[in-house]
Parts: sequence; structure tokens; C-alpha cells
Amino acid sequence: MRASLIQIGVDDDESIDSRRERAASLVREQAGADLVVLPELWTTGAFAYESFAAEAEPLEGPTYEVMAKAASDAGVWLHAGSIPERDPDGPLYNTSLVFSPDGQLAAAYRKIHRFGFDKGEAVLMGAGSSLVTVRLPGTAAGLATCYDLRFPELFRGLVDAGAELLVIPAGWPERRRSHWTLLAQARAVENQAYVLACGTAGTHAGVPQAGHSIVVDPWGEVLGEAGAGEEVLTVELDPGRVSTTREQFPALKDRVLGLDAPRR
Ligand SMILES: O=C(O)CCC(=O)C(=O)O
Repeated sequence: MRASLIQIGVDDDESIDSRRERAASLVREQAGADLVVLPELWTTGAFAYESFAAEAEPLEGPTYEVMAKAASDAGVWLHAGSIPERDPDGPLYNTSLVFSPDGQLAAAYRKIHRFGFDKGEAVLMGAGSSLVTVRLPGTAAGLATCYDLRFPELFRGLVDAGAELLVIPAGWPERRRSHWTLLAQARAVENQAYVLACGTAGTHAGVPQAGHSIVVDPWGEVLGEAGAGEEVLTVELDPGRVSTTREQFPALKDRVLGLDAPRR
């Protein structure tokens, strides 16, 4: 299985329309890959909090249309990263879209853990509440977005639901790059799953982006890592390694659930 992570640049001086078209051509260039991944909020930039409302789009809006076509033109499974989604009956959501190679929407995932503590996304956007997995040929992917990477229980839930690939679009800041790499490897090791974490490049709203998209195998080995700039990271995966790793080192079977609370 070949996966290509498009670590697109999100510098402020490019219009959304231009970036959307550029992303679509980068997706088309990946024809021959099995899975292509874009990062979080790559049209608007993850840190453009003040423009979220103005730049939000309906689920089936312009990014959906361009990405559905790009997936079918390239004949690939496309995790099109996330968009600021305007729900007609609710708040904005940070929503990831996955398309099948015939351009049909296969899954939509609303980011569960919102970043910013008492400001930014945490107050401007609604929180998703559902785990989302997608069946891919011969395997299954579990979806998470950026700050979600810090919450292991979410990934355990995805693994319990059958996920073997954990796909994480992000707009991770450079200043916490060490956490990005460490957490991506931790999620892979503890869940004995592939982690495909696709970040952004450049500087957005004054925040330098970490880049360094990374793919980690179920044993925790880094299969590939991008640099800081715009780049397509392509790796070969063997989904069968998830079950062999889980059989040969069956730590997931030793989980102990429902422990008693500490005695006072
Ligand atoms: O957790 C972090 O350090 C970064 C999270 C983030 O930037 C986001 O979720 O948009």
C-alpha cells in the first residue's frame, strides 16, 4: 500500500482559491498511490481564528467539490484534510473529509478535542462527539485531527473499532515539534498501528508550522519523515504488519479494564 502525505504550505499570501487548486493538482500528481492525505484546515490555515466564520463552508461546499473530483481524477482514496464546516443548524466544526477513488464521500469526522483552552478553536468551534473509522481495501483507518493526538483514549477507541491505520491531519506549531514526533510514535507503539500524521508547512497567522509529517509503523519505527517545507512524503505500508505485530507481541490483549478507584 502506497501512501502520500501532502505537506502543503499555508503561508498567508496565497488565496484560498489558489491553494485549493494547487492542492487538487498535487493530489492528481499522486495517481498510483493508494491513499493520499492532506493536513488540517489547509485552505484557511489552522490559526486564522478570526476568519473561521467568514471562511467556513458547508460540508458539500467548494473544497468538497474540488477534492471529490481530485480523488476520482487520481483514482485514489483521499483524506482531504479538514475544513471549517458551517453546519446550517449548529456551530462551526473542524471537519475532515475522506473520499473514495470514485469521488464519493466515504467519511466525515468532526474534531473532538478543540485546541486553544479558553480561546481560539476551543470557543469558536463546536466539538465532534463520534469516533469515525473508514474501511479501506484490506484495512481500516481511524480518524483524528491535530490536538486529538494528545488524547490516547481516543485512539484506543478507534483501535477497538478496528482501526489499523491512524490518520491525523494537523497544523502543528514548530515550537512544539518535539511533542508531535514523540506523540506520533507513542500512538503507534501503544496501539500497534500505523500512524500517518500530515502537517502543514510555512507560517500561518504568524505561527511557524512544524511540517515534519511522519509515518510510523506498528513497532514504532519511523518509515518516513518530511522536512520543514512544502513536500510530498511517500511511503510503502504493509497493512498485514498490524496483525503480525499484534500476534507476535500481544500487549493489547493484556489490557486491564475497570480497575477499582484508589482507597482513601
Ligand atoms: O497540541 C498542540 O500542541 C497543537 C494543537 C493544534 O495546533 C491544533 O489542534 O490546531
